[in-house]
Amino acid sequence: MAFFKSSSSAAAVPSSTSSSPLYSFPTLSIFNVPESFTWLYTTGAILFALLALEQTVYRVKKRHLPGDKWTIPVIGKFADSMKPTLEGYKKQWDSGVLSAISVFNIFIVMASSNDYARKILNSPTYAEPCLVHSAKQILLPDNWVFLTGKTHVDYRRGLANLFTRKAIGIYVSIQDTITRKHFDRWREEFGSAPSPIMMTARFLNMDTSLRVFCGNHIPDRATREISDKYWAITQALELVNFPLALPGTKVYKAIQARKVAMYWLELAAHNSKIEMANGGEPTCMLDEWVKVLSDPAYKGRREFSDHEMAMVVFSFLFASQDAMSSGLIYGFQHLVDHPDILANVREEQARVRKGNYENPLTIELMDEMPYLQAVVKESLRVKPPVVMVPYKSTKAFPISDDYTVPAGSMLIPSFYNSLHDPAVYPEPDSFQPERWLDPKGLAHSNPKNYMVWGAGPHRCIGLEYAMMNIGLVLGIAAMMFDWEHEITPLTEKVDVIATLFPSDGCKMKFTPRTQA
Ligand code: HEM
Repeated sequence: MAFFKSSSSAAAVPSSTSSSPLYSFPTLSIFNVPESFTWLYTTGAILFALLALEQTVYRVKKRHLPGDKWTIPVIGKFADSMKPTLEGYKKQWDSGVLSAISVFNIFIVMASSNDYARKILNSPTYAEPCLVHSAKQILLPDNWVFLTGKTHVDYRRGLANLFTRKAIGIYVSIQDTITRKHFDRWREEFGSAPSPIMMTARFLNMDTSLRVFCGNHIPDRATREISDKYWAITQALELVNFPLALPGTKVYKAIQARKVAMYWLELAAHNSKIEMANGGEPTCMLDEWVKVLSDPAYKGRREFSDHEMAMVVFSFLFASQDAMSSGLIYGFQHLVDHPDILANVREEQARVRKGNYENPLTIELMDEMPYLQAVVKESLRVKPPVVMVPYKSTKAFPISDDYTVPAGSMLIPSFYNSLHDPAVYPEPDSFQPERWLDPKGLAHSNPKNYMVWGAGPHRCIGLEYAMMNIGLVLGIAAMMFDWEHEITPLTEKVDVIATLFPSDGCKMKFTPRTQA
């Protein structure tokens, strides 16, 4: 606008100067206009040059990859990244095994095939996780999840002690107690008419996770407070956020929520250390960790401040809360929409639990439920909670014979196409737990396709715990309630809120079962 105004002013230059033939060139006439107009011309010219440079850089980086020929100035595909849809992502993934976009001048390469996704995850010398753009602000930059190379491997080895079979055995009994406590409430909440289970299931997950991680080292009001505030963190998990965490922005609200969570988690670490020092038996993950650190046979680092322990626990919450909630909600939805499969689950529960449905589930009982395990595995395949993980290239990455990802790009391996490959999972969109029951079947013969947990050095550390928890909740609910699902026009539509959720929140009714 200002540029055009300046041009018309240039036409009104004094006659004494406009008579010179030189000044008939509009580009030179700017030297005759007042200083403020000169400034406008110069600014306009610089802006124009920057915008042209932006487009050139994008085109040079993108080369022949599928993707828009031009990027929207400055913001790129920011609007799309704020309201992502599964259809939108599928379109992008199907546009090519590698494809390009740009958001806020961050050049992004999407990889949709199994080979390329695995190559990125398994090339730590070229690419490392960068999580979503806001992750460092939310998790704190010195969180262990940002470590790379050997430092990451060593740190992670220490944390593996928290997911041994013995430790998971302790967690199962906590999961069982918390799940039943919540289901007593569900009787009232979901007893009369179907209502969305989404937020209630999220709270169940949060309560379970916090009790597994922190036991009774935090009060009940802490789990409620963290759970309420945590939604702000979920909402800030866009691929690329508004760059500044100004008050009112999603990232700002997420940072405030993290502060609340960290306060309670540090308190839990502190209390756990005191209890273990007084000879207490481990009843949660933090206790287990403190106990491992004090074991004379333990070889790793022993000193962890309350703050560092809290950051680790917070990283587990961050990695699990949305994914577990998504996995659980789709577990309910898949089962309730397939009554024959739900009947098979009940038959297995009846056989293994021998009518003792009030007795707590144990890891040994869970081992005897291959059908339930197949249900969980298949549900996570059909609707993978995590459809992609953002990485960044640390140097120029020759990913294929004819394309090198420029250094500093965001690289996003997607798991959806691997998990929906019809050559490995015939009728890939249909929910068929049976495909996991044949050890020689296609699904088992192609483990590389099952990318629900990622792959390589950053593969999910909590996967056994997660599988166990989803199975346990579904198994208990199957015997405790009759389930009904109100199908709505949005039931099959998928919202991408960090992970996948049914757009109607999955409206269900749970009626206590009179007979198993
Ligand atoms: C259904 C539930 C879950 C799903 C679908 C899931 C999926 C994933 C995926 C895809 C990754 C990235 C892997 C990669 O970059 O290759 C990941 C990483 C991770 N997950 Fe999970 N996860 C789940 C639950 C959990 C739970 C319950 C915990 C902890 C208790 C957890 C802790 C982590 C951590 C700490 C990482 C980062 C590991 C590292 O960088 O070394 N996750 N998860």
